[in-house]
This record gives sequence, structure tokens and C-alpha cells, in this order.
Amino acid sequence: MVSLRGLTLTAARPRIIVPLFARDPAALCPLAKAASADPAAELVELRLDPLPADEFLNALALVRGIVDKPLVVTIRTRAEGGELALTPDAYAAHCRALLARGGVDVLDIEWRACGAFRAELRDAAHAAGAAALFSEHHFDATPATDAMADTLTGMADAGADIAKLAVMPRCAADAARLLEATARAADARPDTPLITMSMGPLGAVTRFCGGAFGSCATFGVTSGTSASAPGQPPADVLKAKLITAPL
Ligand SMILES: O=C1C[C@@](O)(C(=O)O)C[C@@H](O)[C@@H]1O
Repeated sequence: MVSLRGLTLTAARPRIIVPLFARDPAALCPLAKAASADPAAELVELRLDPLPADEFLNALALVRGIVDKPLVVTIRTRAEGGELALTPDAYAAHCRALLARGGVDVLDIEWRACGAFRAELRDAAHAAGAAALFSEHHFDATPATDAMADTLTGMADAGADIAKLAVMPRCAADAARLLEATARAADARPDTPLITMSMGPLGAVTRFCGGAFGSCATFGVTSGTSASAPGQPPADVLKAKLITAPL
């Protein structure tokens, strides 16, 4: 079971993660305070890629100084829909430096993009007391259902503590397929917490009902913070309307 500062990840009780997404380091402080103060925000994600790379360590220290909630630290590369183009070497170097700085509860590791560094980064996360979250993003389409289920089980088999998949639907059936792939992977690898979402307006429903299909967390925005991906609802609306299984 994955437990983060005493908070367990289980689909029976999906957790709400609020992302901090700012292009200016000065803007992070009010965002971190807003997420910290919002009772609907159970975990916080620090998205570093919109910031200048030489601010990453300062940003982590600043946010960690404000936020007591479990902190997910993410560098989303441009290849996976983020803001920063990085070689695998540079990506791994930033991740190592952040772990060495301390205060990371969960490190988001782009498991395909970081290629050869995957196992090393997972081990470095563990050595730093952090969970290794493997992630994959498709911002232009929803892969085949089998491929999505295989991605999630593949992450589990590759040693992920948490497996995350975000995809973009082109029709409502694509959102339904993401849920089906999640349910299949959750059945096949019940010991690995999954986090999945279909993005944009068509996928927003999956952010509310993913728990019923095996997703352990969902992303939403706190008043005053901005969305880090299309379709994220307000965290308080998520909290009020989250659907879990059994009903
Ligand atoms: O991977 C994810 C999921 C996400 O893309 C979403 O759609 O909510 C938002 C990102 O900030 C996070 O790193």
C-alpha cells in the first residue's frame, strides 16, 4: 500500500491533487498558500516545467516551506505536453538534484521519455524517501484500449509505486475506453495504485468517476490556481461530486 504522509492511495477513496502551475517563481507563493489552505486539496503537485530551470530547487524549497500536504514533484517535458524540452540526460539530472534537495514525497518520472534512467531514478526516489510515479501522456489522442491497459500494467511491472496515464479523447467513447483500460489494469495489478484521466471537456467525467474503475486520485484546481491540463474541475466541486465504488 502506498502511504504518503499518512494518506493512503486507494480507488475506494480517490484523493484530490491540486497542481501549482506558474511561469514566474514569485507567483508560486500565493498558489502554494491557496492549495495549503484548501481542505479539498489533499495532495499538491509542483509543476516545475513552466519555470526557468535554474529556479527548480528554489521553487521546491519555497513550496515545501508552505505545504505540509504530500507533494508530487513533476517536470513535464514538451514531448509529453509540458512546457520544457529536455534531453533524457538533462531530465534525469534535474530529477536527481530535486531528490537530493529533499522534500519530495512523490517523483513523477516520465517512464518512456527518461528511457535508460528509469530504474536509476526510481531507486534514487526510494533512497530519498519518495515514491516513484511512472507517467505517460497522450495530448492528441486516446490510444487503443489494450495499449492503455498494457501501459499501466507495464509501469507496474517496471517497478512503479504509482502508475499514471493521461489521454485526450476525440469522442465520448474514448473517455469510456480510458475507464475500461483502467479497470482492466486495476484487476490485473491490484497492488499498484493507478491514476488515470481523460482530458478536456469530453473527458472531464472521468475525473469524477475514475475511482469506480480503479483510479486512486484526480486533479482539480483551487480557487486562485490555474489548471495544468485541460478539463480539471475546481477541487471543491470534485470533492462534492466524486463518485466511488461501491456506491
Ligand atoms: O499527469 C498529470 C495529469 C494532468 O495532465 C491532468 O490531466 O490532470 C495534469 C498534470 O499536471 C499532471 O502531471
